[in-house]
Amino acid sequence: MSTDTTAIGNPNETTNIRRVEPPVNVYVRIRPFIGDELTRGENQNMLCIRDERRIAVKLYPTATNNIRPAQTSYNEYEVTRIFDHNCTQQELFEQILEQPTDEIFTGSNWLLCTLGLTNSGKTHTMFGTPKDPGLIPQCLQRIFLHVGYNIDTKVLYKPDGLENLVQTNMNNLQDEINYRKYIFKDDKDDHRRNHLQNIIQDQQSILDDHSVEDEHYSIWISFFELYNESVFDLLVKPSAMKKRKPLRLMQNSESTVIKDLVQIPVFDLKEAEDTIRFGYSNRATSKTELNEASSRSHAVLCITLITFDEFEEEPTMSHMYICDLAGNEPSTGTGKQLAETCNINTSLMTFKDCIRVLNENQTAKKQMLLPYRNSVLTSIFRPFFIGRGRTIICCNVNPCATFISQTNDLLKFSALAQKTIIVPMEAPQKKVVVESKIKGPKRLGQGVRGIGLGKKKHQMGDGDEAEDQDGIMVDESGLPSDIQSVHYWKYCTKKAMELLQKQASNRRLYLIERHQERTKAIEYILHQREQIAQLNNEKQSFNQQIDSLNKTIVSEQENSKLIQAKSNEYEKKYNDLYKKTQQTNHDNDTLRSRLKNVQQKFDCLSTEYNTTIEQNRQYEQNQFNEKTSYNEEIKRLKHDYEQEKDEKNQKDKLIEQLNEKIRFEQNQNEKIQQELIQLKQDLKNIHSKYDTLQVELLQVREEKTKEPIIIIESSSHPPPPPPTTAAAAAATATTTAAAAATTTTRLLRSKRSAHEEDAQDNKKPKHGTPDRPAGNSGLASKPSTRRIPSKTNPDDERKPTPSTLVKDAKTKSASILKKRPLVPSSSADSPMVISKLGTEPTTSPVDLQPPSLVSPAIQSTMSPKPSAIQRIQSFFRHTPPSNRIINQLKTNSAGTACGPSSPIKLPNSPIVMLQKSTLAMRKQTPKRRYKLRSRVNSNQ
Ligand SMILES: Nc1ncnc2c1ncn2[C@@H]1O[C@H](COP(=O)(O)OP(=O)(O)OP(=O)(O)O)[C@@H](O)[C@H]1O
Repeated sequence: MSTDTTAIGNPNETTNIRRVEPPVNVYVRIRPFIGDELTRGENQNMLCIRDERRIAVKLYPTATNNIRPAQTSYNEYEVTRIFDHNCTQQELFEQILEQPTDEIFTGSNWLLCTLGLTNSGKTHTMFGTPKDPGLIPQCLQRIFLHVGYNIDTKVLYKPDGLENLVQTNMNNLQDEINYRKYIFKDDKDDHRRNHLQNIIQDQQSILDDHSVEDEHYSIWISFFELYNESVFDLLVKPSAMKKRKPLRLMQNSESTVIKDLVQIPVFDLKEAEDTIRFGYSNRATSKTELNEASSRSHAVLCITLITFDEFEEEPTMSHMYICDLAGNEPSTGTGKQLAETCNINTSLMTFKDCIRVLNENQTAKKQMLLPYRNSVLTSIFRPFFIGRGRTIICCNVNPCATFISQTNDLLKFSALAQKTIIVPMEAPQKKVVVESKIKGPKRLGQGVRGIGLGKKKHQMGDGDEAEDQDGIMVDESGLPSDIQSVHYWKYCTKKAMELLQKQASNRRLYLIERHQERTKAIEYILHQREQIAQLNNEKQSFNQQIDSLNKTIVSEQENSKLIQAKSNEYEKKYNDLYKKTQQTNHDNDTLRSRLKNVQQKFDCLSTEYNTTIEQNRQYEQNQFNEKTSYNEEIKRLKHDYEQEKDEKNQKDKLIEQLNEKIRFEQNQNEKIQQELIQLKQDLKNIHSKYDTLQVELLQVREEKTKEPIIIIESSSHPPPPPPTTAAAAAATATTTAAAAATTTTRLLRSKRSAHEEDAQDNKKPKHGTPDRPAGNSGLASKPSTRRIPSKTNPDDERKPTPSTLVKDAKTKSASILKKRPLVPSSSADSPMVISKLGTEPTTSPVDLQPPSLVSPAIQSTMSPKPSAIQRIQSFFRHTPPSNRIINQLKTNSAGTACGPSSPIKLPNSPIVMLQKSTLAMRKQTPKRRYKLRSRVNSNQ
């Protein structure tokens, strides 16, 4: 750094020379969230690390604080270095304490203290855990690393306060021997407990032979706490802890001495750690709201390093104060805890005030006195405030949002302290107090041993003081002229001393350089040691690997033999397989040729398949076209169907109309029927008249011809054919008499022919007989075998029978009906055949005049209603002889056959289609005729 200087006030209380020196080192360490802090929502990102030197604190507006802006703001602070929650203890030591630890070997004093709220990690930072040691263990480790084997095993000096050293002897080390006994009482082999004692005993035997050839170090540890503004030693006996008394502070102008503070020498790291552990167990801690083991005191560890070597006229002494301050906390407790809290806060506030005053003295050029007397803590630290040592402040930060206000205050103080420069002061001359009057070892502190005059000078001094008092003769340069005089030699000695001091100063510089080189060498050696350790580890791992590889090789050799055996087997198998392969190759060739053929076939089939596919496609296309055409056809048919449906509906309507007309015609027919009934009545009258006339005619014949008349034979003759016309019917009626005249001759002929027919009938096969049931042979139903009387027997046409007579009468009535105009003349031109009563016109064809109201168009397409036609037809049907005639015949003449015995159909009964076979059944067989003749004769 620069060496510019400025004068400032009193050097005792304030720095009187302001140099541009490095300021106080202020570090900020943020601990991670622990416990249930995250679940409590304490992580609200209130702290923002800008870079490794700057940190910002987020501040929310509060109702009570009008100074703060209404919106969220950040307060930014700058410190020496910021460590976030990821920082390890090792990194922290390297950044904070490694260099100061090295510098105590050059005579520097250092103070490291932690500041922060309670539960912010101060104790953790200082002591750490066995697995993760804090700054104190690492610092000790570093010190003992430097010391190495150059530990002062003779314990020649012991510290007396911050500045003074005391030569050791058997008497003034007794306390330390006792301390070590109870501190290391757990040591099993008593080595530590008796170590210091043995050293002292050894010293007695080698006092005269002692010589110092190199640097030697002795390390002393003291550990005390400031509890309720009192200093308590932490290295006292546990039994004395309850009634321990506070230690007194003794101050002079340069330093503060704690009276009767226990200081024990330690010879290795283990002893140092055990000593600190012992003291830590005596520390006052208790459970608070915020910390399970909260420090209720400020714990101060003082590590004193005494260095001496053959060139040093006096041994040097340096200190490392490491202070774990109690946490700043709100004054919420009661009683003892409240008192503790108040004292803690007071001492911390005084500490901060001292820093502030220092800062203000620098910045505002004031000369305020430091308020270090306000607390014991600052009284002890006073040497560091006046530049007798360097100060490091480690601010531990609790990241919880709850304490953001206190954290902000702490960081504000940290930033202020970081700007404060404490100018180092020249260390005062160290005093080495020789307490022992007994013959002791040759001490470096007695100096000038190398010159060999010290003793002599000391011995001589006492006697020559008188001569100094007497006058001294000196020359112009001040050199005593009498070389034999004591003054001359004193003068020479003084000059030699000055010369030696200069040489010692140069030597010191040389030693500092050498020390630095040695430090580097030690680091190099440590590095080499690490590398050697690594190499050893690697070597061990390699050896293990070699062993495992050897085992592997052995096993591989065994495997190799097995593999060789298997190889032979495989070779045989290979040969077999080779043969099989040859065979397989041959088979493969065959298969290839087959495959080729198959491939060709496959190609053909593929071609066919493609052709088929194409045909299918065409077929599908045709199908599609046909389907389309069918659909069109269906559409067309549907259309036609609709049309026909319409036409049918129209026709249904026409049928309705025709039905209407038919009903009209039926009415007409009913009228005609009534007329017909009337006509029948007339016909009945005619019949009665006819019957009467016939009876009369028979009587007349009887009278005229005296020979008996065989009327029975007339029944054997079929009736004459029906007159086709009305005129013929009339002629038949009028010629009845003439026909009767010829009856006799016809009867004779008929009789003969009847005999002949009987003979023929007997000869004919049975199937030709109509009287026999059809079940004989089934041939009776054949029309060709039936005998039609009108054609087969011409005699029947000439001989009138009652049935023929009735037919004739019907014929007459039909002719009358025909003659009667039933309908208007306009409809007479369109005759219509309604039905036929047989397959042959000779039976009884009936022609019916069509209804007069039927239009020609309808007649051509439609047929009349069958029921109506049947009713009409029934009027013109063959009517069997009435019962009246038969009764008349029965009553009048016996054995007169009057017509067939077929069922009588009434006019209103349904039309019965008389078949030709029915007529044939009514034909008069010779037997029937014989029976009829017999009946007539019997009647007669
Ligand atoms: N860097 C860290 N990493 C992990 N845990 C930590 C760290 N710092 C602190 N802690 C934990 O936080 C808790 C409080 O730490 P510590 O007791 O050191 O706080 P303190 O500031 O010393 O409190 P007080 O002032 O009340 O003594 C301990 O449980 C400790 O293990």
